[in-house]
Amino acid sequence: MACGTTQGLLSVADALATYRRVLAPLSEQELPIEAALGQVLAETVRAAVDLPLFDQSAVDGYAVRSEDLQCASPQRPVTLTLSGEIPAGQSTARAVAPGCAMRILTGAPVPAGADTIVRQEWVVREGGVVRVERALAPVTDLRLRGEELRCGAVLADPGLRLDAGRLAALAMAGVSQVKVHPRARVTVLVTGDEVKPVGELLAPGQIFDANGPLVRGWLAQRGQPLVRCCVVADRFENMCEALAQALEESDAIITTGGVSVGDRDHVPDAAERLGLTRHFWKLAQKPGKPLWFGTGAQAGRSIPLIGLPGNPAAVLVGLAVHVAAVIRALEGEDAEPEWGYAALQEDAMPADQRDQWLRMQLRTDPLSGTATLAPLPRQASHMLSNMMAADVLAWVPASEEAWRAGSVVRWLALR
Ligand SMILES: Nc1nc2c(c(=O)[nH]1)N[C@H]1C(S)=C(S)[C@@H](COP(=O)(O)OP(=O)(O)OC[C@H]3O[C@@H](n4cnc5c(N)ncnc54)[C@H](O)[C@@H]3O)O[C@H]1N2
Ligand code: MOO
Repeated sequence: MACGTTQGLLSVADALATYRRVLAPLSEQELPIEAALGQVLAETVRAAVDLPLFDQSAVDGYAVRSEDLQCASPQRPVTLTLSGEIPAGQSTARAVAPGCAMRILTGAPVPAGADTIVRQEWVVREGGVVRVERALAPVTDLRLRGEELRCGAVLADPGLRLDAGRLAALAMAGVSQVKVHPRARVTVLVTGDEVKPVGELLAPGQIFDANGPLVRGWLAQRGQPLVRCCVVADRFENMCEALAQALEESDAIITTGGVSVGDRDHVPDAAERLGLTRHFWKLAQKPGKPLWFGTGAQAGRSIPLIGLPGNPAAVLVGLAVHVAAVIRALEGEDAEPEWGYAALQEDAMPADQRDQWLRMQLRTDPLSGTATLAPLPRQASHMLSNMMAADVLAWVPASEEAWRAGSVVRWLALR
């Protein structure tokens, strides 16, 4: 991982550390578990019950006393008298007496007296009796109370994002409410007088807006609440006005374009005018060098502004690497980026001292399981057409040992 500065530019690793250092999680709230889907736990969660809740049958069969079957064999089957039936969801106060069996279905509580279950495939039933031709150890096909979890056992730690499987695990353990950090509500400000929505007629010099669909789509794919997404004219006053409103309404602000050194690049100056604290501007990465990051104080909260460079590939990197990290910090998620690792198939020499983010194809050899990264053409910052073929965004550090073919580098999934 690159560290420190390259020609006055901050490293990607230091940018990621900055987000963790300066951002605090949004205040927690208590919610019913299903309303907490996609949110991050703000507390340690413990099982509210034993799991399983009671001794229960793992199969459809018969609840019996194993001692009754000690001598059972195909030559000397044991005949037991049927003395009841227990479907799942019901229980019986009656016990299984010696020489008796009770019909039991999967998940039903094991009646007193019985210590094992004989599955129905191993039994011949004739009217009111069952014939068993094999001996069974105690606790065969039986799920014991508390064998998975004891009431009070730690189920999850703070910082865990809840998905469907985790919600189900909470529900099974009797947990109905959890404290979570809310999702961050994001405002997106797209700059660029030259951009027009696709489908409209273009005047000479104009282009179709790619960053609007890119940022809105990326946020929507993650289920991120969007406060608003607006196009802001390339005028200082307009940017100040839009930022002031965004600071009042949002937990995080993303801008695209207008962060470089051009006459109409107003984001850094507008942020300064509104009193935001700048944490860095310009990173040793390509694409996305002039990325601007700062925070504004608003009613006791600290609102991050991530100023992404306007080139669409720089916006892609900004979202996948930087905005994702900012959102993780705001939402209290205790997780690293979801890095994968694979070897470069070809040299990926950088043009300068900046680390590169390259859109690549990930190929896995089905026999060896070895993953390699195959390069794609059209990698420049203003190009996105190779997204049709790209699987991952590979982080290729600028050092020679890292960009040579065969080097193992990190990647983030693009889909
Ligand atoms: N003299 C210098 N010029 C530039 C430098 C530099 O160091 N010195 N850095 C270059 C790098 S690297 C980048 S990245 C860009 C970033 O500039 P901005 O963030 O100010 O972005 P813009 O100038 O507004 O736009 C850049 C580029 O992207 C196109 N664009 C903008 N918005 C959209 C959109 N919504 N959809 C599609 N395309 C968009 C815009 O037309 C420009 O072509 O600065 C370099 N310049
Ligand atoms: O930092 Mo820029 O995105 O290389 O053109």
